[in-house]
Amino acid sequence: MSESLTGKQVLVTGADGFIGSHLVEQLVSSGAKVRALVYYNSWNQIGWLNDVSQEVLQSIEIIQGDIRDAERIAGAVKGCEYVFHLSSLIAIPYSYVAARSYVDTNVTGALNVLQASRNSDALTRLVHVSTSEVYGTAQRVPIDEDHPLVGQSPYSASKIGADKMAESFYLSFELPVVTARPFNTFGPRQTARAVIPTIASQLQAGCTELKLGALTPTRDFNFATDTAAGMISLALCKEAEGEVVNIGSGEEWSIEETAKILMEAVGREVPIICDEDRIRPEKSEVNRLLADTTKIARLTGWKSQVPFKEGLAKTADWIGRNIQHFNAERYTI
Ligand SMILES: Cc1cn([C@H]2C[C@H](O)[C@@H](COP(=O)(O)OP(=O)(O)O[C@H]3O[C@H](CO)[C@@H](O)[C@H](O)[C@H]3O)O2)c(=O)[nH]c1=O
Repeated sequence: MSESLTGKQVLVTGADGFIGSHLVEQLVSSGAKVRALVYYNSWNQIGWLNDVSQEVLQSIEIIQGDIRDAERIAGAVKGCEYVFHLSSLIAIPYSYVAARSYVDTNVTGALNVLQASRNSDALTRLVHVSTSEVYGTAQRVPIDEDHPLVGQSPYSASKIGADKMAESFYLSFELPVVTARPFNTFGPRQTARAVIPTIASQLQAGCTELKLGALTPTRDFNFATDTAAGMISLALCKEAEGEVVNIGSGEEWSIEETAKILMEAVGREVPIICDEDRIRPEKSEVNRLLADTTKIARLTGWKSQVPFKEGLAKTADWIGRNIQHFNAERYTI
């Protein structure tokens, strides 16, 4: 009989974040008993969990803690059969000015989860969440899991470190860990710092010109509910233990094309002007990302369901209805 999450005790770290909140919703509807680890400093204490339904919110156990706090993490992992580790510092520009905090949160944080999982008798499987950013600019496309890893930013380097730590716990201790490597996830609840909310929030706020950094880089954009479903499919897959597995749409769109589609979705066409503050150092900018998703399809049968244009329209609509979270939140680093 295939595995299921019904009645299973599950921990999600980073549950108050963008992808974490979507994952929590799906885990609750699959019948799992969800423990949500939230960072104590986020919006109204529980971050984007404020946006899930009351029914979901009432059914989960919320605990606060810092991923850098080994003792707290050991307590959170205790008794959990499945652990999803999402908690990370994720902004690339901020990693240029605060590299050490990325090591503390992303490498030490992952180590705390791995160590606690190793010490747990209850664990069936740990999903350690990586990022496509670790590949750097594509040296060949589509990018499969054997593509070289290049740390083009301290953020990327910290995630490579965390992924290697996860690999070592599998090789050294046979910890049942799978590394999920999502490409660029987008959708409701994504922070204003990322490119799609940056574009959509300006358009929805009535801008007369759209300020953007680079226009030519391409990304493999995957809708948040699809990314969350991909992570769950890996959690339920014994054959994925010890593996790194991409989660992406297998489609490639430039930033300029993305802006044009969003203009259509919002019904406003405005000129694009260059925002110098958002241009990254040349060698740090990842110019091309496109996922090879053969492995996840083979292992779990998962594939992306939400077409890009449909996902963009849903995201623009959600940002329009939640514009209060975006106006004040303009990042310049
Ligand atoms: C915010 C912003 C971004 N950009 C460009 C820079 C990049 O070429 C591209 C995408 O930028 P971002 O949305 O920040 O995404 P990216 O650099 O790919 O990194 C994201 O995607 C990664 C997954 O690959 C995650 O691990 C990172 O945490 C996340 O930040 O858009 C602009 O041109 N203007 C902007 O205002």
